[in-house]
Amino acid sequence: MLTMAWSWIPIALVALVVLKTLLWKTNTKNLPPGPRGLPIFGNLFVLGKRPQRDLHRLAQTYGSIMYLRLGFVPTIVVSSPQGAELFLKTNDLNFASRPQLQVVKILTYEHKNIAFAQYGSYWRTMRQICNLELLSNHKINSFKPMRKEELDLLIEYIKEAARDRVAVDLSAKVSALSASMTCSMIFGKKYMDKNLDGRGFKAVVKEAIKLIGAPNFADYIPQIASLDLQGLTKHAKAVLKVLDPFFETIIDEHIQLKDENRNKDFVDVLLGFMGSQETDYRIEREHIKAIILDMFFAAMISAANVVEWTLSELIRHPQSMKKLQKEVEEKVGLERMVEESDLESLEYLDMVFKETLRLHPVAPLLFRESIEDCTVNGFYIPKKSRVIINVWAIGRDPTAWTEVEKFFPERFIGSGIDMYGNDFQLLPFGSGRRRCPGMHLGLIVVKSLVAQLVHCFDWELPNYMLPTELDMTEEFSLVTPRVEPLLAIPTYRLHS
Ligand code: HEM
Repeated sequence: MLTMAWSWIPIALVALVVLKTLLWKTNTKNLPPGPRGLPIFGNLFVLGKRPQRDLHRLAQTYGSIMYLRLGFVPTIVVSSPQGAELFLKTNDLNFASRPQLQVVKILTYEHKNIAFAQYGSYWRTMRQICNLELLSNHKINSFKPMRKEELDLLIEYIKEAARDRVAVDLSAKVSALSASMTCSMIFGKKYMDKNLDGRGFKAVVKEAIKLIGAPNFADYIPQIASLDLQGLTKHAKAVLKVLDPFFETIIDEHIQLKDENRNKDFVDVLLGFMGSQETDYRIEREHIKAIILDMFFAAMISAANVVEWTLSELIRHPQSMKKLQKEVEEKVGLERMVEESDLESLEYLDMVFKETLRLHPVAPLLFRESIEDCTVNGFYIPKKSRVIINVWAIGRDPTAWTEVEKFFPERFIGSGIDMYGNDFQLLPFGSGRRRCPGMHLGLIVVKSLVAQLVHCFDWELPNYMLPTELDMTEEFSLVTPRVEPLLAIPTYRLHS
């Protein structure tokens, strides 16, 4: 049976080439410049292990608005601040949708989440609910005692490691803290790694994110999607089999406790919408699971990623570390720990984050999809084109930055550049309608964590490794974590 299916592939592919080549000719007018592609596959093979770097290299030849054909999908790659502004601000509405990917479809119960939902009333309503019930200033403040409790636990753990002079796996510890805070915020209580199939949150979420980021032939040549040649669909179904029972348990527990006299958490609020009917959708259990998954993934992965890279850069650059410690010492002293209310006065800390996110954006590539045919900068952009904003390349654009590879937080002194999507040379949270809604929460978490870790401890690398020897290789998936975990030996530096 399987052999028969395979024998049809060459015939089907030849037919497709002929058909698509004919159709293609009508659409090639005035497209942005780009490399010639192979029949059927187009430019799919230009994407290697680190697509942000491959696309950056190609843009040096073809320009900052470049056209690629990935399989049969017209794709526009944007690699400059000016280009990003045209797509994310001037024409934001037309590029406010997301491409629908096979693996995402499985993991998100057919795109019922926010991050990959198509632009429309479902996306708008769900985003509003999350903004109001999880991400508003009022809600963020209400989680403050929980964040402090979690941070105190981490500091106590590291103090013990400092007493014993042992290295701490900062990558693992920061991920665990992030998972713990995220569970408490979203599900109303902590869950342990064993609740997720024994493998734990970090491993499962990392696996899912890697699957989403992997270039999938099925997304570019939909005619062969059902063959699942790379096995990604099968793999995604296996990951969902681990996540789904976890979300089911959480929903069941909330339903059972519904009538009890307790504060409502985010899941309770979502359950309150179950059964509500709109013109084009009705909120069911799967919608709730997809939203929980979205918030859980976004909050857990991004915060851990930012902290990991910030600490890595600070450890690699002892002068910046000393300068930051001095700033915190001047504002807070050595008698107490940093409070969230101190964060606003820490200007150098802000610059350290901007510089880390310029070099290591959590999402190196932003994905959008055009809703209608349109013209941008004189180029014809067909409807349903995939748009990739190469944030990683923009952070290295020599027309926007000097000494692009250098970690130099001082470059932001007096620059007025913000990181909230208003300045297109720095887009760590994206921009426009699909900009990150968790930005303020994310920044509070990462800033207080880093401020605390550098204020309470000095850090040195294990095995007499020099700061310059720290391996900074990044892995590519939807986000870009470090390949090697960050290990460092702490020395406690506060007086109390
Ligand atoms: C420092 C931490 C964070 C960083 C760097 C970050 C970064 C990003 C980026 C780059 C995007 C894509 C924006 C675009 O396409 O223009 C995004 C989207 C999103 N983020 Fe975050 N994020 C962070 C924290 C959070 C948190 C804490 C949450 C929620 C609890 C969250 C929820 C979301 C959601 C739901 C989207 C999809 C928005 C949409 O498509 O409408 N993020 N984030």
